[in-house]
Amino acid sequence: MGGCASLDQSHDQNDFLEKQVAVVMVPFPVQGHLNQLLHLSRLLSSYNLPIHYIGFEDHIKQAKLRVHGWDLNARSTIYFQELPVPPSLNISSQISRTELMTCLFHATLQLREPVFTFLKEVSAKYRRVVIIYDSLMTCTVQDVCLIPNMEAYCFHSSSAFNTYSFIWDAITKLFPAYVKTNHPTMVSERLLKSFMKAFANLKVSSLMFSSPNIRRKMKILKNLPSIESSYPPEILEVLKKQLECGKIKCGDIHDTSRVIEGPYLDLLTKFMGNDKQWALGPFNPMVIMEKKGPIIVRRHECLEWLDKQAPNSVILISFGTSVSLSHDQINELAIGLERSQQKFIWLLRTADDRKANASTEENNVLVEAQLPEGFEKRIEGRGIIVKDWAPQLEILAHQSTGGFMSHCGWNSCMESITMGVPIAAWPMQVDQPRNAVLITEVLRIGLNVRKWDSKDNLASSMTIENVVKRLMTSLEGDDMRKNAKLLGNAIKESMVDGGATRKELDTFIAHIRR
Ligand SMILES: O=c1ccn([C@@H]2O[C@H](COP(=O)(O)OP(=O)(O)O[C@H]3O[C@H](CO)[C@@H](O)[C@H](O)[C@H]3O)[C@@H](O)[C@H]2O)c(=O)[nH]1
Repeated sequence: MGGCASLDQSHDQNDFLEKQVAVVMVPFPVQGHLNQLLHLSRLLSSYNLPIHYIGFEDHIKQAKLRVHGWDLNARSTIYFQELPVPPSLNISSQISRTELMTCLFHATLQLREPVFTFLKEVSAKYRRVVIIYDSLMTCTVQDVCLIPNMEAYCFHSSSAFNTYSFIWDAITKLFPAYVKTNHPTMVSERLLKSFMKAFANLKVSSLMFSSPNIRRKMKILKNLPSIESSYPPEILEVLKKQLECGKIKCGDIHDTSRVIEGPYLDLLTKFMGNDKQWALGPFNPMVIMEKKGPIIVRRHECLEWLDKQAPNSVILISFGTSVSLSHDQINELAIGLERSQQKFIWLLRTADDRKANASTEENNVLVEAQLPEGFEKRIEGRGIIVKDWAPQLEILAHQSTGGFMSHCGWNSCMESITMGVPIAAWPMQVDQPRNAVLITEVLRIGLNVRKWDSKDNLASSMTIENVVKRLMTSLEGDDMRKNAKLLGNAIKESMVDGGATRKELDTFIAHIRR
């Protein structure tokens, strides 16, 4: 195991620590999940709590290297515990996203013993240890119940809207037999009916839905992209295994805010039969801090370029770390962007693979040959293609950025909402289609690139051109920008002293320190 500075303490320090509460973060080792728990570590460390962030050695390096928006070096209470990478993760052959997720799931199961050993070691040093584990790591941490001074909270990395509708499907369609046996209270007819009614009467975000239109909301519920069309069966199998790993948690933590998802959090509270549903998000910083320390970090060149553009004139295009577009799709996207005549920054990369990306050189860049001939020359001055790791949050926070074409990974959604940028939603898989519904239909801060039904077809250059123009140059786009800014400001207000989320965070801290 890698070293953990905080665990070698003198006697005096031990006395002090015994009075203390520590937090252990157990992320699932893919960027979209590592990122969120590292950001949450930042939030909790501001309360002076010792935070132990554990994971595979390479993935920890990746998470540290890629974090931006705040200075990790300035956080002296975050400690990293590196666990050895199992040989099964060292194969560099190309594998699909589904294969990657199942492979990682099996690798994390091998962590069960080392994680338990580490947890026992930490628990001996503190009065109470709070473990915050990714819902995909439930099987890995299932032994926490054996440690008396340990309290477990399950972290959900997606929107409450997606989590709620996923659980709904699990009960009604996916694993009804399992749920009936293990959670009989969840499936009573009366309860299900009351959920339907509660959903119909939701007043979704006082900002966006001031006059609730019940029929429209029922239509949204009825037309939600099905779980079967979004999640590959292998991933559903993994999710089911996590459900089967027993009841170890005493509450749930969500990277979302009541400002945008209050009603769904209320429904989850009823569903889970547990009122400890903490909405502590957005975890990402509201204000970008520059990195300090011995090395002066150069500002990314795309930010220098943004400085020279007019407010709200640039659209960012990024599909996170789990999506690789086909050669043909890249071609259509390039032509569509060129024809739209809009300014853009395109983060062009392939999905992360099995190996963690522990240096900037390993950023899975695409070869230039995949872009149409002469494309980069023709768009000079109007568009930028970024092939290294870009500061997405900072780009979204920049006043020149007025739109975001995104696959609707939850990090990207939260970053965009926080920074008040509307989204051209182009979901690809898993939770993204339902996140996209939340963005476009519920919050109304975005539009769809295309219908979910046609997800397997190529999105044509004409479709892309039209969507970009609609978002960036139409009155409809301006309205969405206005809505997005309102929502972004409401979230920012909720995070400052006296704000709703700040109070929830304070209450959570008081609860774990009790
Ligand atoms: O050059 C880049 C590329 C990406 N990012 C960041 O990488 C993260 C990407 O996360 P996300 O938008 O959530 O996409 P994925 O990487 O695809 O996330 C996975 O994990 C999410 C959380 O569970 C899910 O919502 C997604 O569906 C799933 O694909 C974001 O913080 C981006 O800001 C950068 O900073 N620079």
